[in-house]
Amino acid sequence: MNVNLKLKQYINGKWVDANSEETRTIINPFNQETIAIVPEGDETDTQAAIAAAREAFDHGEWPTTPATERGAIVRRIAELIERDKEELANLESLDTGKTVEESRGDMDDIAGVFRYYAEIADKNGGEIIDSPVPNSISKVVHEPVGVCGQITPWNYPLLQASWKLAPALATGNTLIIKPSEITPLTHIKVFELMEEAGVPAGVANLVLGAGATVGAELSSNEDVDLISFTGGIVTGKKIMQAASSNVKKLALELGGKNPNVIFADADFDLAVDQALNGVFFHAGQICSAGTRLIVEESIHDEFVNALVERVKKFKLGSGFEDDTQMGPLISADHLAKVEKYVEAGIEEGATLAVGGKRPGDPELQNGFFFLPTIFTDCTTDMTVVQEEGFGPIITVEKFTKEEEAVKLANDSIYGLAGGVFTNDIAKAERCAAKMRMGTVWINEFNLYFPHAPWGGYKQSGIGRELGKLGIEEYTETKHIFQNLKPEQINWF
Ligand SMILES: NC(=O)c1ccc[n+]([C@@H]2O[C@H](COP(=O)([O-])OP(=O)(O)OC[C@H]3O[C@@H](n4cnc5c(N)ncnc54)[C@H](O)[C@@H]3O)[C@@H](O)[C@H]2O)c1
Ligand SMILES: C[N+](C)(C)CC=O
Repeated sequence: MNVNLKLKQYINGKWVDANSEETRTIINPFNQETIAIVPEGDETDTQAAIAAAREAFDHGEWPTTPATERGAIVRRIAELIERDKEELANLESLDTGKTVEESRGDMDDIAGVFRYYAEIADKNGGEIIDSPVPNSISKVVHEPVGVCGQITPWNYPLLQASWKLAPALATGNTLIIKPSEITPLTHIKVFELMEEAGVPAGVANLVLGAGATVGAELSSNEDVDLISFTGGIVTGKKIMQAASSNVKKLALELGGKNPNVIFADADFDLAVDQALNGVFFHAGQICSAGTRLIVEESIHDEFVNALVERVKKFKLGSGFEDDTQMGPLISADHLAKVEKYVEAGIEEGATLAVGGKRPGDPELQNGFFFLPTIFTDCTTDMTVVQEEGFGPIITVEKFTKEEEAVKLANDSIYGLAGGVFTNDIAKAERCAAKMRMGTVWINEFNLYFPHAPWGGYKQSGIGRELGKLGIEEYTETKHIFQNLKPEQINWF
């Protein structure tokens, strides 16, 4: 497939190479072939983009453009994404290795996010509140935060970007976004579409490059008012420190090691199916993957056997083949990390029920493939139970009592998402109430949509994306009090 893109950065309304003229080669994780060569920006490109966004915010018209007009541009972006859905989906699959079917689903979700924020852009006008002072008006208004730095990961490149771009634009902010250096293609394409939709020069800027240069500059630069980051916990902590330079507003969407509790009274086939879906999409490279199965002892063996039988039949391959169910991991480095993680599980005494290595299939040897893997006999003290593996790996623990299941589910530094499968609705609600996570699914796993807030408890993050809360991240709240009958106080 030809990549027919500008392959440049977008700064102050212009498509530009890196100041250093350095480039980076982007490869296809399925076969390691070169798919694109893009500019490798650095701190100087980032500073130019920040200056453009600062000028557009401080002296441009975007922040005071009527919200209905901003909403219309955001809606137009959604329409253009729908028009170019197939091209976008192909680019995403080429860059990440995920199946085109998954990427098409992502593009539908992304258009939906732009539409959602287009619709609520003009419904955040503020309110008049009761004042304790006679003859006064007390009003609360919402204003854009300012210049926003946005940093995204490689696993859902454009989807995670849409959760940041759409609310930031709808509320009148200006921005600089930095995709993961290994998956920039759909970010470039969406900037072509944003230009076509009429986003003014300087309002939205795209800088390509590494975390240690572009990302670090965005996080520490004092002309940036807000930093919104999606990625790993280690990077999140660095960004939090860097953002203290000027006490930036901070939104962090970090990792998860997400429990999925299966009670014996659950619909067995549904729970098996959803447990697999909850983990193995995009080869398990999902922040909210339900990689930590917690299964009631009385059905444990039957449940594990059913999972193993299904897993053995998975078809691994190119995301562009219709019958492929699981593509490769993102990179050689990530594959090596996943292998080490599995080695740690074996060393710590978990039992390998299936997988645990690279596939032998000769056709997959040029890609970063890893077999779907299930560990049983797992305990909470194991690395594979506590740490995020970000690969196609399930760990299984057993429980006998409801309280024990909840205790296990909460035994984690993370708190992103979790699930409960049972036909006893009262029990499901009791568990959901006690589970310390930003999302709890009942008889469902890994479902997200624009109206529902997304984010983590504990070390899974700070703040929320999506829903009405997603727009609040991008607004400052101001109280304006007017005394209609002012009087002297005569105290001094
Ligand atoms: N909570 C969520 O909604 C969510 C969604 C998707 C992914 N994630 C998490 O993302 C992680 C996987 O993504 P990843 O490997 O790309 O994460 P990562 O933390 O390695 O990188 C994420 C982004 O941060 C940049 N970065 C790296 N070092 C930086 C620094 N010092 N300063 C500023 N930016 C820097 C990277 O270049 C990239 O753009 C997983 O932990 C996953 O759980 C979370
Ligand atoms: C938030 N989500 C599930 C779309 C992607 C997580 O990696």
